Amino acid sequence: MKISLKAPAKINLSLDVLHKREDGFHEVEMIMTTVDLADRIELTRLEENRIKVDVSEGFVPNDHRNLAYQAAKLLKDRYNVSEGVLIHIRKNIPVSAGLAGGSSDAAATLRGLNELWNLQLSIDELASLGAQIGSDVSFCVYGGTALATGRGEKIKHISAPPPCWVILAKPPIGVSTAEVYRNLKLEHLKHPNINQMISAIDNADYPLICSELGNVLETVTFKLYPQVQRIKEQMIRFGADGVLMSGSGPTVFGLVKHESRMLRVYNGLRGFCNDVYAVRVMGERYY
Ligand SMILES: C[C@@](CO)(OP(=O)(O)O)[C@H](O)COP(=O)(O)OP(=O)(O)OC[C@H]1O[C@@H](n2ccc(N)nc2=O)[C@H](O)[C@@H]1O
Ligand SMILES: Nc1ncnc2c1ncn2[C@@H]1O[C@H](COP(=O)(O)OP(=O)(O)O)[C@@H](O)[C@H]1O
Repeated sequence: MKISLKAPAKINLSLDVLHKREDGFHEVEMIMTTVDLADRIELTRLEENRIKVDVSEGFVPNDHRNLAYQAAKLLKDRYNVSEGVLIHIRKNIPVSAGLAGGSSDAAATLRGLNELWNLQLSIDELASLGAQIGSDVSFCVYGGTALATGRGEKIKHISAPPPCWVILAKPPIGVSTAEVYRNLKLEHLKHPNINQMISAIDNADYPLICSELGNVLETVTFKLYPQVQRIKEQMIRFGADGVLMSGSGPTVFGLVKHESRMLRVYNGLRGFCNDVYAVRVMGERYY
């Protein structure tokens, strides 16, 4: 038996950091939504009692460091599963990009193994197990559009944003999320208005969504990697309706309503950046 799943990327329409916690994590408030750029996960039963990972990208680890491996190990140990699995990951989402590719692979693995191993766990139970793997995994278990709080694992579903294009542009650098949080100066942040963003989404007010985009981590990543800020400036210059860095970066996304404008932004960006994608917002929950 083989199970195939889609593991979509996310973008952060708002990302605010409130304070640093005793446990070293930061208390956040984020609005996250899924887009239709996705890795493919294939889960196949193995006779041998082990977890084997096979990844299409050579530089992504295929051992215990892989987040999909960690998802399988967590379920296997907790529910005493005595059979093995081969996890094949076809990467389409750029790595270390602020798009939660690894977290989404882990989330899809949790969903898929729940079926393959007939564990009968609810989606909420899977999301809560996901939080043990990483802060973004819970959101990725559900997908859709949500307000994420705590260290990112407390999920409240909200409505999907109105349909639009999302141009993603990733400069050729990988960003360490831990390094970005470590370098964040909490004193002089310009906090995004999360409630305003939620009501803009609820009212399908596209211009307000575009004007309310905000991410406090931009201050850190732009300083560490000035080329990320330049990509943001280019995207604005080519006419995207709203532009923001996703997560800890370095991917910058631009929202665009009309196809002709989308093509202008997409083609313009390709002159500066190899990794450019034009995708759609996919903010409805799939589970
Ligand atoms: C910034 C965000 C925004 O969605 O995404 P990415 O840029 O990674 O996609 C997330 O907060 C990232 O989530 P995730 O990538 O799952 O982070 P984790 O593996 O849990 O943590 C990596 C490291 O980031 C720091 N960290 C993470 C989350 C948080 N709320 N506070 C933190 O300080 C910690 O140093 C932690 O060791
Ligand atoms: N399945 C996976 N896909 C991508 N990266 C993974 C995976 N498992 C572990 N990693 C590691 O996780 C780190 C961050 O990956 P990723 O999720 O792509 O970035 P981000 O958290 O910025 O969205 C990388 O260092 C990568 O080596």
